[in-house]
Formats: sequence, structure tokens, C-alpha cells
Amino acid sequence: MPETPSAPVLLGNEPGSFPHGVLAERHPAIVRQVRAAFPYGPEQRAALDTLLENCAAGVVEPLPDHAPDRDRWQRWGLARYAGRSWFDVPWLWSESYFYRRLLEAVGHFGTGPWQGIDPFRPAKLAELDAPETGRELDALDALEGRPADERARALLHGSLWGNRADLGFRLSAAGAGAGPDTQGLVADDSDALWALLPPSGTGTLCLVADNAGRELVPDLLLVTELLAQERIARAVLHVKPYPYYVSDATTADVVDAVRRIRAADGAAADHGRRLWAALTDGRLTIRAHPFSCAPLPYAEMPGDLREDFARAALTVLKGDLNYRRLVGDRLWPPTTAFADVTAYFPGPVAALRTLKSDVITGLAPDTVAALDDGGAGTWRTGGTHALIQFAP
Ligand SMILES: O=P(O)(O)OC[C@H]1O[C@](O)(CO)[C@@H](O)[C@@H]1O
Repeated sequence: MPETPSAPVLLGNEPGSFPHGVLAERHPAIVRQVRAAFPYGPEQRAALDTLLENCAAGVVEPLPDHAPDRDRWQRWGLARYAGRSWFDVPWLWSESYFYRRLLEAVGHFGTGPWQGIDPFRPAKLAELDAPETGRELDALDALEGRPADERARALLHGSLWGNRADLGFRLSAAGAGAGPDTQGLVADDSDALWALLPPSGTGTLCLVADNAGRELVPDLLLVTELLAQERIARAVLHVKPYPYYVSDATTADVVDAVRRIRAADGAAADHGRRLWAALTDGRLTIRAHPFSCAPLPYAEMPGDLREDFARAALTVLKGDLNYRRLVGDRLWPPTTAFADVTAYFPGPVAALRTLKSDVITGLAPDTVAALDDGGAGTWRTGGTHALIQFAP
């Protein structure tokens, strides 16, 4: 970490700020969306209504005594934050805990009929069935016969821009897709990243996934291609142990995505077959570590996860939330060195992310000046810009 880690931790208590908008507007919209998407019974509907009221004006409430992860959440900050306003605790924490409360309300962790049901599944499945997903899979045909290096770079960019496809984000950024309004990269360390993945690689890639559907599909295509090109010998895909941030990928979402790719035509079907083989022969494994849903920065990761990342030739973290957790959810000066704020990470690490929150590091001063002068004023949060950053 830099010698003076003095950047302020983001809170949601400033009206008009991006974090405040997420807590005050997006979270209630998510509760209403979930309530409308399922024929929940009176108990779940009442609990959702209570959560709706609580989000707007209430304080953080403890988990029930019977909650299986109560002790873990107590350690993760609940003991400290219970009784305080959602808006006055770290934004990362209140967002994460909101999703935990939402799952509590719909009985996801209970013993009743809604146990294990993903309240975001309808939206995730709609994504996989969308014509855009089909078009993206069809586009693989055009890569056939291209040089290996070109294919790998194209799939890296597919995975990067796939991060725009985030369902929670689309609740407030109307119509966001990988559309024509996308701008260039604000940082691009991809050459250094490729240097770690030479064609005769024997190492492991850890890919810390973000969203299901239209982000996970290109993530899986990238992993398959890297295995096929023997740039890596194995891959570990880190997913969430339970539904989170609307569209974050769980193991069930991986299965859906793999089946979707395998059912496609043309080159995509070959990817699907290779992907299936890699999963079944153990070259690609899935890990759903509890810390993947923790309301904490990766600097506080537990020892077993640290060992996983330490063993990898490269860890790639996808998406905005993982970036916030990687660099700490702080308002760093944008020119703060990425390598400094990730120095604690136990191995080489790369971030692939479209910009959807105020957190940013590792930019050149002239890049910051050009972005600030650019007029739109939303380059940090609008999802129009992206980055590939790497630290050895
Ligand atoms: O899916 P991603 O790229 O992690 O983005 C989710 C993002 O949603 C937000 O919580 C709210 O926009 C972001 O700040 C967050 O990082």
C-alpha cells in the first residue's frame, strides 16, 4: 500500500453523490423488481416491504439468530454497524449487506420452499436467451482462422466490454449495452498481461468472475481459448456462493452459460465442447468462496483465498465491484499508482473493468485532464470507459 493510505473511504451519505443514489434509488428499485418477478407469499412480500421502508429511512438491523452466516457477518462488521444508518457506514458494506437482507426477506437462506431460489434468475436467463447473446456467439465464426494472438486479444476485449452487461447498472443507466457510445480504454496494460501468458504456459489462471449472462459467456470463451492455446494449463473460476449485486455469477449461472454456449452453432459449439471437457477433466474448476460476497476489500482476504491467488500465474479480477474491493473502496487521486494500492496482493494481478463508480487509480495525468475536460462529467460512473490494469 502507499505510505499514506489517506484517501477517504466512500460513504453513501452525501445527497447527489453516486453512492447516495445507489442506496436511495437503486436499492428500492431492486426490491420492487424482485417483488414483481415472483409469486412470493404474504410472508416474503411483507418482509420485502419492510426492507423497502428500512432502506430509505432506517438503520442497519442485525441478522436473525438462526441465520447460518450470522457469526461471519458479525465479524465482517455487523457487530459495529448494526443500529447505524445505511448511509453512514462504508458504501461497500451497506451495498453488500443490502443483498444479504434481500435474500433474507425472500427466504433464500430459510428452510421453506423458497430456500436457494435466486431472485435474480429470471433476468439472468433472459440475458442468455437474448438475441444479442446469440449474435456475440455467432461473431466467433469470424475469428476462425485468425492468428492465435489476435483471437486471444479479441476475446480479452470481449470479456472486458462484457462487463458493461450488468443488470443492476442498467436499472439506472438506461439501455447500457456494449453500444456505440463506448469510449476507449483509459489505461491499457495488456502487453504486460500477455507477457505472463506465453503460448507454452504451465501455470494457473484465476479468473474472479463478475456478472452472469452476457459477461460470463465471454469470460468462459476467453478461458477456453487460453486453455486451447496452452497459454495456461489450468483455470480457476471464482464465482459467488449466493446471488449478489443482482447479476453476479453463481455456480448455477456458470452451468446455464456453459449449456448456452454448447447449444450454439458454428465455432461457438466447439468452444462449448472444449469448455465442457475442461470442466469435466478438472482443467477448469469453480470456486465459490464465502469471501467473494464479503463487504470488505481484498486486502482483508482470508489465508486460504490468499494461497489460491498466490499459486496462480495470474489473477484477473473482472468488473467494477471487484476493482473497488481490489484497490480499496476509496476516493484515491486518480493518478495513484495501481501497483501501490495492490501491493498487498499475493501474486500478479490484473483488473478488467468498465468504469461504473468513482473509484479509480493508475491513470496518467494527461488522461485525467482529458477525461475531466471531456464535458460529459460521467466518465467515472457511466460505463462508457474501460481499463486493463496490471501489477506484477
Ligand atoms: O457488475 P460490476 O461491474 O461489478 O458493477 C457493479 C456496480 O454496481 C454498483 O454497485 C453500483 O453502480 C457499482 O458501484 C458497482 O461497483
